Amino acid sequence: MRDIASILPLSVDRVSFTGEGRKLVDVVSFAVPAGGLTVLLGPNGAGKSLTLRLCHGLLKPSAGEIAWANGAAGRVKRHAMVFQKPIMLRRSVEANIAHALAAAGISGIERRQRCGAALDRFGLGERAAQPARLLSGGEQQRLAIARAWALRPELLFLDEPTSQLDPAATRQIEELLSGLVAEGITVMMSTHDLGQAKRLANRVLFLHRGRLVEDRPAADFFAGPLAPEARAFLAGELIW
Ligand SMILES: Nc1ncnc2c1ncn2[C@@H]1O[C@H](COP(=O)(O)OP(=O)(O)OP(=O)(O)O)[C@@H](O)[C@H]1O
Repeated sequence: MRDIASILPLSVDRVSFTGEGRKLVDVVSFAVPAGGLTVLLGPNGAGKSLTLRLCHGLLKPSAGEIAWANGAAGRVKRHAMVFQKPIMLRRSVEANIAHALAAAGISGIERRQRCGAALDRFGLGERAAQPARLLSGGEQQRLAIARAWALRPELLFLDEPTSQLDPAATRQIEELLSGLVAEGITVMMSTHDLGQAKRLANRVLFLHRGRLVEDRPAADFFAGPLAPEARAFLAGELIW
């Protein structure tokens, strides 16, 4: 049976994460409604990756609550995550996608169809049989996104997806992400690349030392951030 109730909005309610005796995420609250692209922005060590990992369920909050609209009642997880450095299995491009689908319990004809659709959609058809680890960095990230897309997520998390890529590969990935949003997939990504945030975001969550200091529509944020830390960051001043 298909799980039809939407998982969105995602609600993050007074979430903290403590590590090595420090509050690395400090009483953070926000909601992610369906649609659009939210950028988590902030300097190194602000807690962007941790926040994404907490939302995706890879880490457990030390305090507070992360809740999905359907109570995460479905059998199939409908959020996926793509990492800064894509994790490629020592298998072919196609087998990397097939493996993710198998791990999500999708088998038989449906798995083959979804694999084929992902290879086509992301321009990887000609590479299907090649070892994934021999792809370029940009192609590996494209495969990582294709693999996540094949799982049909409602919400896709990406942690600094282009920080290891050159400008041409970055542009390709940004186009793909805009395409996913146009398709109706909700995207939440971290970046410390201001240009990228300006190009892609509808909304900005600005983090500083584990605290969410600003949560605003991107146009308003870039026109004039309210928080002094965000103003300093946009002005290119060193903050930590
Ligand atoms: N699992 C963990 N346990 C303890 N400390 C951690 C853990 N993961 C990250 N940290 C620390 O938490 C802080 C925030 O890390 P995080 O990776 O979330 O920052 P970030 O905003 O994504 O920065 P960057 O842009 O450098 O990736 C850092 O000081 C980091 O060393």
